[in-house]
Amino acid sequence: MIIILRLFKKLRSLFFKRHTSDREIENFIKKHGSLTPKRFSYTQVKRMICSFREKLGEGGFGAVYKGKLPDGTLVAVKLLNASKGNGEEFVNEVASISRTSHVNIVTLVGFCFEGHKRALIYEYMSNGSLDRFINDENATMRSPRLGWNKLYQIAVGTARGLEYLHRGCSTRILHFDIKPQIILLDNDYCAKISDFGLSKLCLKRESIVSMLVGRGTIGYIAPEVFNRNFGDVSHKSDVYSYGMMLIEMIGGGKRVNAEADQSSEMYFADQVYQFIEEGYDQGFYCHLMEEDKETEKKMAFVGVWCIQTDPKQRPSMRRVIEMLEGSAEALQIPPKPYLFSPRRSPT
Ligand SMILES: Nc1ncnc2c1ncn2[C@@H]1O[C@H](COP(=O)(O)OP(=O)(O)OP(=O)(O)O)[C@@H](O)[C@H]1O
Repeated sequence: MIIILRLFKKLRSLFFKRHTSDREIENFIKKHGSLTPKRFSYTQVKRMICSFREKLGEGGFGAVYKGKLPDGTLVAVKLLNASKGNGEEFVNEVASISRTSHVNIVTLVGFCFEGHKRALIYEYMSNGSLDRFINDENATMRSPRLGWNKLYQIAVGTARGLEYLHRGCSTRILHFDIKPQIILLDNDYCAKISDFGLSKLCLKRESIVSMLVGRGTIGYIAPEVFNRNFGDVSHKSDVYSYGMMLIEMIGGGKRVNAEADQSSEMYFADQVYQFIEEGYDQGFYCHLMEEDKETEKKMAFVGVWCIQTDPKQRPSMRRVIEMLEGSAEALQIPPKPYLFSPRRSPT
């Protein structure tokens, strides 16, 4: 009897929690009225994705399907899994992206919120996400799979998108989950930052780590976020993740053994620092043309500056862009960072 009573209480509390959160979302949509993107019904969403015909991928919060709007525009539809999250990520995503308009930020075309049916509808990125192109065995000794020019453009584009989020748009937005999986590439390989579920509009900083750990792929968590030094958490935590991503972008194609798989970005960061100490005459790739060598060197130096343990030593995203666009000769040698990685072992 006691057990049944407890079960009843639990079910009742779950029921009310769910409804409160639904009401909160409805209130949010009403409050932000003109700012929120177009709202679609679930029937419209199903029609859009031709009843789940083409799956593009799967993240921690649900599957993504290719779809088409009635006017023929291609879209990617993320169907949020009802059992994951409590609506906070959904609200963050809609609230953050609707405040942005930038060539390096993915456009949220619309959303669906109908009881427990929730979906986010984005512009379609035909080249998928950056992670497909790094950690790639097809990279040659001379070049990563995408080639140096595209890789550099993606690095600069992502930096511009982040700088815009930090300084340029109406509300300062901290993303908190920069990693290759969320950098989407359009037809011309122009980088677009996506996935704003953990962004700063989620005001409860304490929940960031548990939300990160609960996701499908854990990104590069800055030490101050992981250690819950919330006094230090700022836009510099995005800079840390960006730096780790840069390092993995240049080193990713050169995975040399199974051991490196354990924590590849740490392995690459160590290697990069060794190259820097040796004067960077030789990096991950052999026989590079002078121009490509300069690109690799710049990305390496900037990457290591960004992953400095002390957030104050990391550059702002504006400075990152300046460093990437300037000459490699002008770059100062960064101090050796204490290498930290909860990525593969998020306990
Ligand atoms: N706008 C889009 N256009 C094309 N493909 C997309 C788009 N959005 C997502 N995808 C594809 O769907 C996959 C899953 O995306 P999703 O954002 O759900 O997960 P994730 O970022 O990999 O993981 P998580 O959300 O758990 O951090 C991506 O890796 C990408 O291949």
